[in-house]
Amino acid sequence: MGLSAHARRHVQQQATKLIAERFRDPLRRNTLAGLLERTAEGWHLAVRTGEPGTADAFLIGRAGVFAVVVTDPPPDEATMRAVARDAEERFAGLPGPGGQRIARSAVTLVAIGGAGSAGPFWSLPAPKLDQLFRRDTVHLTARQAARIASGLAARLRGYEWLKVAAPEKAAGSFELLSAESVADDQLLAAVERPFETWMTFLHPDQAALASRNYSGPARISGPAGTGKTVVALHRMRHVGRRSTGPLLFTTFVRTLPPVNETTFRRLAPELADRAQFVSLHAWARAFLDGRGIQLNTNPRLIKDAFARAWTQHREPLERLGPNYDYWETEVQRIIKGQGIATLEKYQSIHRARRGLRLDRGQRSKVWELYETYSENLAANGLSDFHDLLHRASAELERRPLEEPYASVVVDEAQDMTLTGLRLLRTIAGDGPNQLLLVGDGQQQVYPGGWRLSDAGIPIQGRGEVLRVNYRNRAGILDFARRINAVDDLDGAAGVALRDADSVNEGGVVQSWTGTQAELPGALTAAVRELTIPHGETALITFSNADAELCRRFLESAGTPTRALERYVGEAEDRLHVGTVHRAKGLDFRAVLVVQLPHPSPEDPAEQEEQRELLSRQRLVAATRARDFLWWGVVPS
Ligand SMILES: Nc1ncnc2c1ncn2[C@@H]1O[C@H](COP(=O)(O)OP(=O)(O)OP(=O)(O)O)[C@@H](O)[C@H]1O
Repeated sequence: MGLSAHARRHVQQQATKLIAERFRDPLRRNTLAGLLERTAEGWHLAVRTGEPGTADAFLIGRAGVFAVVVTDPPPDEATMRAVARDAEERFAGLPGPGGQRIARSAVTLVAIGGAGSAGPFWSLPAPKLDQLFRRDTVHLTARQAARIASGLAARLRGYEWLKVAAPEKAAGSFELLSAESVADDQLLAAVERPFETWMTFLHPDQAALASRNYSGPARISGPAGTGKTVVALHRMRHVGRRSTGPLLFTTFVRTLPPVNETTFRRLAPELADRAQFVSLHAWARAFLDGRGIQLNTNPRLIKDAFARAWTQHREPLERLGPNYDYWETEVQRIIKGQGIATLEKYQSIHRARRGLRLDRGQRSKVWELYETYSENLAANGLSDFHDLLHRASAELERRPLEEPYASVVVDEAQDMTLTGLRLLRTIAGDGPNQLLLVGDGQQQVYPGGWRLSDAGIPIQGRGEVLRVNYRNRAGILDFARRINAVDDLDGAAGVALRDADSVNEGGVVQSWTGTQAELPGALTAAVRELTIPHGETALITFSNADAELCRRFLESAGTPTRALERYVGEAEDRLHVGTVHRAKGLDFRAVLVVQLPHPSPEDPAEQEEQRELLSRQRLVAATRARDFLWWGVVPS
């Protein structure tokens, strides 16, 4: 810490004296004095001097708002729930920046004293008090913290605001969280951006969804950057506080859950141990393992099983126009992804987002391909990813979870398959607040669409829409709005990105067009001119091969890179590179998008489908950028 030894002693003495005049119990004396010392660094502290029954203290600073109970042994859950209710009411609606309000779930509940309690609150042994002041959770400005404190003061009876100060001379030497020096700190400068305030403040629409009571499965949709994930995390904290079971946050992609886990640990340290962040496939595999069921899902062997089926059935299908990839997608995303078990069913479905119309005879040919593929899998003891999810559903129906989840959140639900959604419904059940689907049809980055209603999840009357974009500065949002991507997650036009409201001004977009030979030079120049740190920058492409190519360009020009797959949301110093599939759900201050030419299919229907898919992928790529977007295209 930045206080000189002399200043620290001075502050400690004052704090000890002020507390000793008011409290007798040694634990309370030590703990409250420890908190009081921090007021010399810009924190605000109110200690309870009146009737018991609520928090012993409220602590407010740049790392957030805390309701503190000091006791050994730790309090029981009922006591902390009462403290939570009281704190939520006291803070409710205090104003924040840009018409936002304090979220009910923003207050962190902390019990300080005895160790080892597992409840819906953070239990800290007294010697670990310092953890409250972690620098990675700083997200408010000193002024915002002061405004919250004064708003609370007007509502607080039976509490006394205490403050100590460092001796005059040392005042300029504070570093970490002192209001004066924080702006100079390189690392903390990043949090001066408006983006992180969501940990405390939410837009009223967001706040309402974070704490609304739903009698069954619910859904939050809305265009990119409107805070759907933020709301889902607040909601998880809200529900977690009012329940005891485990919490599950899952997505279709493997790379997103670890990033959200990092965020949630910062938002809700008290629930970190109860919350599981994992892709649905990893969940299913672990679940089946736990039941003693091991499936062979070797991707290479599965590819091979399909390739062999293809050689048998390719002729009639190739005559229809599209190539191998198209038919593999048809079998994987349409037949298996939607869990279609019979030819009759396949004959009758609407193949959303598949360009080529197929008549009954043609569908029979596809079905033959699917059947041979299934036989090849069975003959080799293989299960593909859809089989894995299907098997997990069957096993769950046979014997439900011993400890059901209190809440299951599905982020980026638009990319889940129907088989996946059905499994999620079986995991979560239809009970109140148990299943939340979060998604945006415009951002579907995998081919082969479906509608939410096809999953049979009853969300009638519990579908919510967010429309204020908090991520992209206006210039970037304007650029992204011009990308024409279709949304039919619900078969109806939802709120598209072009209708989203923007709140962050500024933003720079640079477009570049050139030949493939010119790309390395243009790209490295763009990186050289970046004013945003590389660790907060991502380069996004539309295929793995393109990502690898760009990564090599950057590395050979001396720019260290890291694969987006390995990003977990922590600060880094390398530029992240990966495909749009790995970038979805994330954001970076600067984004470079590189679009390279790819052979276009000859079949017009397939061409149209690919064009639509690329539009959605371009929209996802552009909306990952907060402040700066470089958009490089090598035309075909
Ligand atoms: N109330 C808020 N105040 C400040 N920043 C916010 C707020 N809500 C969201 N943000 C910021 O906006 C960005 C987008 O939030 P989030 O990722 O939750 O949006 P999303 O709707 O899930 O986006 P996408 O669909 O593109 O993945 C994040 O950087 C987040 O920090």
